Amino acid sequence: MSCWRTLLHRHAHTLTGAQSFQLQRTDFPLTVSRKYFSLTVSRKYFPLTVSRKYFPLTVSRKYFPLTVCRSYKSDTKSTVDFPMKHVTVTDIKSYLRSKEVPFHDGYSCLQAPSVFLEPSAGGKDSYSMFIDKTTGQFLCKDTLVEGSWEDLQDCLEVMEKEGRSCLSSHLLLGSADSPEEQEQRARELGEVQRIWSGSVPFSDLSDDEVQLVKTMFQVTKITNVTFKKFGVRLFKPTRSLVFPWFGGLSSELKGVKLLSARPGETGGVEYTEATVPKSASYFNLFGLPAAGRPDAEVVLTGHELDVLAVSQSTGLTAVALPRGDSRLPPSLLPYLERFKRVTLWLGGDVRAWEASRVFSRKLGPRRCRLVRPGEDRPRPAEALARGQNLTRIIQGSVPAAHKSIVSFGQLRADVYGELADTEQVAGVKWTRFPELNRILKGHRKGELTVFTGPTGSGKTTFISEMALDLCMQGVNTLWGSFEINNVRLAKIMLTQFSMQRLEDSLEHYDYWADLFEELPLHFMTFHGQQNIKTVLDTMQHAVYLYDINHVIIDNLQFMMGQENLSLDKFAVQDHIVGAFRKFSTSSSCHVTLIIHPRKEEDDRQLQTASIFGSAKASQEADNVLILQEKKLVTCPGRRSLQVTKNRFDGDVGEFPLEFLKTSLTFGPPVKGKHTLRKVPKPEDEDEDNPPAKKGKAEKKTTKAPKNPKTTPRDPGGPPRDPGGPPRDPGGPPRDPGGPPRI
Ligand SMILES: Nc1ncnc2c1ncn2[C@@H]1O[C@H](COP(=O)(O)OP(=O)(O)OP(=O)(O)O)[C@@H](O)[C@H]1O
Repeated sequence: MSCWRTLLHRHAHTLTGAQSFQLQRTDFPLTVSRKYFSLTVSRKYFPLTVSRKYFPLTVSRKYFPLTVCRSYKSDTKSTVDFPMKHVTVTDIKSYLRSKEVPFHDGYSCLQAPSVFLEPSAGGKDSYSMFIDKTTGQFLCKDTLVEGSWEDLQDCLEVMEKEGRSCLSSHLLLGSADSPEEQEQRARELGEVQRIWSGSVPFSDLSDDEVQLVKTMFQVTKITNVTFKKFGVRLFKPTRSLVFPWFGGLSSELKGVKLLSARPGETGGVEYTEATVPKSASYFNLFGLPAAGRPDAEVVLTGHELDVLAVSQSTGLTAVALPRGDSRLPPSLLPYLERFKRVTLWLGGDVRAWEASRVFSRKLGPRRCRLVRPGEDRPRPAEALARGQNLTRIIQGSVPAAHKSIVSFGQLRADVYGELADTEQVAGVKWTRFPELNRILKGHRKGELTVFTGPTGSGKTTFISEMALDLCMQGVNTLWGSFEINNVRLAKIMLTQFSMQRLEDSLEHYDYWADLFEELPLHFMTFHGQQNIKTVLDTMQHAVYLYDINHVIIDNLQFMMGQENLSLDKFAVQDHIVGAFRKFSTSSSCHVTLIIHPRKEEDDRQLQTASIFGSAKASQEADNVLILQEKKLVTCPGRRSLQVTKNRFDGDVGEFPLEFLKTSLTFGPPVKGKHTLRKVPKPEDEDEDNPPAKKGKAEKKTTKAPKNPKTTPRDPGGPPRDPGGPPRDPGGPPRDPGGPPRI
């Protein structure tokens, strides 16, 4: 915003009075595209192209009140920037009322008549414009025009001012894509066509081939009729199943998902999938075209094969989320609005269960039911393979809506789930830091981790790798880096991801950047001092849009300057820590908060009490991590990571870290014995923390850590040998072992 204002003001100074007057009256053509504003102010004095990111519409409307000529893109994924102004459903409703726009209150959207259709289209079904209740983002299902809440407000104002009953989507300006983006899109569409036309419908395969494919994918109970009903094909060159994405106004082929299978390490089958276009632009609700219009009930699954299983064995409408249990993009909500009942059966594990609880909040919990995972309730395709009754499992689903008061009877199954699957309840395991798994057991949603260490000791660098590790396993991550800018941070992360000095092998840059781009990673665009409310609003927004599971704040001191200066510093910090605590619990999102230590004497080790501020930070935190810098004469600058608080199971401990400068990564020391020291609970520990397990706490262990399992979601980033030598920085790119190459 400030960027645009500065720009405008700077140029306003150079304009004559008359020109400034024109600026005020907005008598100049303004072309607004999704990415750029091209602005030409009278007599070619002032041609400008401004990135829309820095020029939010809320500001533009101030300067150009009513003559905005706006372009929207039809039928494309919307890229929503973080809100400059928080909008609530009450704001949206009262605005619509003020413009006399009728609307229905739906589950997650408001439904109103489309501003892009003549009202004579009439009837109840003409309420084809869906306005997201949380963001105000709109979609007209008849024209597939979509845009932000500010876009819609501008449309309504133009209509009111010019007395129009609707706006024509044909008047919209051309696509805002750059030539490179258009080229990329054309390439992708060509690729989609090539795969689709090169793949074979099941009816054209021989019986032997069908049997072989079904055995390979372990879907022997799914009939050829079901495969045909959903248009599934086989792409022989990669032995992949092809699931089509039909969409758009004429239900054209928009993309494909390819699924490959190979035998898993522990029996069963491991799937890898790839989409064209890339997953960031792949928004297929597979199974939706097969749904009959009057259907009032849908089963929401995490996989295309689950759709086949549910549909075949229950006859119910089933759809699959494009990214399984990791995301429910809000842009898909309008397509689910018509279902009065949604049963979420996203998988058979704790992760799927947690996701279904989070997604049900977006879908409107009152209409949602959840299939609780368990031994006898695996994911649908597996249940079918085992010969289970899927209808009965769906009937046994539990309501998603919360009750304020519950009895143990209602909690009983939840408690059993926690006891039965301790590994998953303990959270996502690090692949690069097995020692951390031993102490913390994993990374869990809804927790608050406080991280500290001496100035310049490598806090940002370490947390960057720790978060990257999780992100590579599908943990949707949001970075709030107030100290170093996002380009520098991304450079550190990319170096850690590729595990080599990319400066020395720039020819591999695109290879690694392409893989890195696939990670579910987002950055807040703040830099320098920030207001805590703005930061929290942004985090909340990101949780809704991108299903963020992990937020990293580097660091808390950057929020202190903006707060009430009449209060003392400790009180301000306590308030901020409390706000992050509340956020992490209520949003089921892990927050890692970097806090500088107090000034300590140089040769003293830090401890929990060294965290700047009062004891509130360590009391509120579930985990306290300290990056220790041992200033010993024998090994100067040696780092170690100490866990001084672990609310999950009380284990605390410390392990050494060796810094590899070429890859900016941390690992166990290459030489010497690598020991994990479990230390007794520090004296300054708070009472909330259960005591460290006795006996265990004193034990020293040199046992090699178990190789942590990677999940199928692992995008195939370079697995790292924790004890191995650093990679040859000049070597060729490693095969990431990701999705099948087509
Ligand atoms: N263990 C280490 N040994 C030597 N250099 C390191 C180590 N860890 C990080 N560095 C380097 O030190 C510099 C500072 O690291 P970083 O910014 O991560 O520290 P920080 O603790 O976050 O700093 P600050 O206290 O200013 O926030 C970087 O150039 C980084 O590459």
